[in-house]
Amino acid sequence: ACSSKYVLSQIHPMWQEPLAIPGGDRQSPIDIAVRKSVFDSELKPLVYDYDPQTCQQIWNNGYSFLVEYDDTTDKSTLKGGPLQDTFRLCQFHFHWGESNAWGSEHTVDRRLFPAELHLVHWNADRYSLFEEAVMEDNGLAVIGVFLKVGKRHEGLQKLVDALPAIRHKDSVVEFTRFDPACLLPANTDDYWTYHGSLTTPPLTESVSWMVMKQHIEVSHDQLAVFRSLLFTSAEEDVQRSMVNNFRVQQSLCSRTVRSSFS
Ligand SMILES: NS(=O)(=O)c1ccc(C(=O)NCc2ccc(F)cc2)cc1
Ligand SMILES: [Zn+2]
Repeated sequence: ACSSKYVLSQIHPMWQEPLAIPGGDRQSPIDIAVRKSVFDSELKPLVYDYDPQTCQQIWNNGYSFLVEYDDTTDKSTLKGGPLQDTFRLCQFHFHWGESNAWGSEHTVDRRLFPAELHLVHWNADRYSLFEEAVMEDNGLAVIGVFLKVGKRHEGLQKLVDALPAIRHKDSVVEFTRFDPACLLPANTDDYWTYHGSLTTPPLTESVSWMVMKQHIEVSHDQLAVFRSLLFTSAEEDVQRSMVNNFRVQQSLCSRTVRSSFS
């Protein structure tokens, strides 16, 4: 699937994979085979600086729910790690399963997690809009954080409480003063990084991925509220639960996953 231009289409629970993907040899998500990852001592710690005042709204886009930030200035930024430039936070969202047995997009030695958080940033040093950056090699930087079911996540609760208001596709509510740093694990120095793509259409190969080694914990009940969301809009007569909104793992092809830790 790596050499050919056309990736064999995999029937996917969430959405039909397109038949042809531009390039197709650096797709995401992937399985992170820990023993095959290469320690790179040049990798720096991530430097994130998020301003909760830039938080604007939360909405259901029919794939996931997104918390969107004002990215018209350099107020919420990410740099360091493998990144050469300064990237602006534009949104974060999650992927999850219908059960706690699966739901993440990336896996670690084939291990699935019940959910995965993605913090999406774009390269504001080189581009002026997300829509521009999304088409470029070094355009995007996404932090992936695995979720495990355990103790209740206090910081997440404000977000969970807003979800019933956006049950249906295309619903949006104001959501302010939320600090996304509260969703990061205590240790953000240990991560795996590789070059990949968006995991939903248009699947463009413009993402520097940084997948955190340390997970965060959320409660069973908090995750159950994610599953109460709907893929469908209020008008549709058949309502479908928003679950299993993850893509299947893609071939690593000739890529190497680097680790910031040995
Ligand atoms: N799961 S993930 O973190 O890989 C991911 C992140 C962002 C997007 C996205 O913004 N899509 C809409 C979009 C795409 C291209 C555009 F040009 C405009 C909007 C999709 C997937
Ligand atoms: Zn995502």
